[in-house]
Amino acid sequence: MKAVVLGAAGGIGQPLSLLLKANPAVTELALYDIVNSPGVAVDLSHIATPSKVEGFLPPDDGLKKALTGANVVVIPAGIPRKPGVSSRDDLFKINAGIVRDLATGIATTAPKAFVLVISNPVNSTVPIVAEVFKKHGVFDPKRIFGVTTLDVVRASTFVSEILGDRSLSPSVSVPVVGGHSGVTIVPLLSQSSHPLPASLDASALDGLINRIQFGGDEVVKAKDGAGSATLSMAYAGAEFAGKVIRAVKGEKGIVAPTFVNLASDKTGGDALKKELGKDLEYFSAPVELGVDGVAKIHGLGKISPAEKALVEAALPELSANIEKGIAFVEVPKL
Ligand SMILES: NC(=O)C1=CN([C@@H]2O[C@H](COP(=O)(O)OP(=O)(O)OC[C@H]3O[C@@H](n4cnc5c(N)ncnc54)[C@H](O)[C@@H]3O)[C@@H](O)[C@H]2O)C=CC1
Ligand SMILES: O=C([O-])CC(=O)C(=O)O
Repeated sequence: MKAVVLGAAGGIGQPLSLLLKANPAVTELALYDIVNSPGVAVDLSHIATPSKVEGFLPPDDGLKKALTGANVVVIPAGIPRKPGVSSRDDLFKINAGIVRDLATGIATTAPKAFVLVISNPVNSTVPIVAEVFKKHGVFDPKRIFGVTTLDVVRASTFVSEILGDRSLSPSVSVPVVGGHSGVTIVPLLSQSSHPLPASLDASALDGLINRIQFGGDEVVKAKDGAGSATLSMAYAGAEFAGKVIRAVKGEKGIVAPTFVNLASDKTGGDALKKELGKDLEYFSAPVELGVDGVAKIHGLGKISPAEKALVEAALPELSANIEKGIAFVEVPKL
């Protein structure tokens, strides 16, 4: 099981690489970045876990060498938000090109790898990866994932706080659907494994939803110029990568929300589009993972009228973000 981290020397990349090094299912770990990755790799290589670790830089075909034989590729490369950069969409200008170029490397060197995209704006960078794969004739909608796990992790934490017991947080499970930015993040709190207190009034419920949707802003503000969430993202990314790895190795019944392509009727994409009442190409929904990646995209299940309204409110921004990503790669028509 070879895992590759692209952007491995960054704020997310380093702790994520550490957590992947600590995962005994990973036998080989390749770290690629435009700076510092060999140092991070040598540092991690002293940890007494099974995987061999190597670091690569752009010269001498570093990207190709990192990706050769990859099973799982995680991408946290790109610039993060800071105060003044108000939305994740503002990162598009720089990150779209970075993700396109890295996706080209994957499509040509490791087209069968499972690709986990962390770089923002996720609602656009996932379509960019898919379009690059289409251009190279290697697109498989089951193998490309937008990592929205941090929203799920935040929902578990914030719900446990409302319940007054942080020790519950690892077992609190709340599906978060839609996309990964502001109003496109839709927590389905009515499906929480641990019901919210009946005494929670409407404004407290709105506050909880808002905190999950804008949790990223809380971190950007607190870091005060030093970037956005890195450690919680590394935790979330390693958790999702760990689930993909377990599923690929044959474990059944693993379900996790993730932002995926809805093109495949066989995996439930069409049914979800019908439920949404919109011909969206991507959506984050609870997905059952299997040996080939996406095994089944679940529907939204029973949701409250208020949640239905949140899903409706997410669709215009989500759709615009997706189109922007697709248009970035599309060959201009003559
Ligand atoms: N999906 C999610 O839930 C989350 C996504 N993010 C996103 O993750 C991305 C990374 O964030 P941080 O690690 O905090 O940023 P960072 O600036 O600390 O690290 C980014 C790394 O990417 C590297 N890089 C830049 N261009 C590259 C290229 N062409 N090839 C390989 N590596 C390259 C940089 O050298 C740097 O080491 C940002 O876009 C951020 O918005 C952040 C938090 C949560
Ligand atoms: O808020 C940001 O820019 C980083 C991010 O995606 C998150 O923390 O959810």
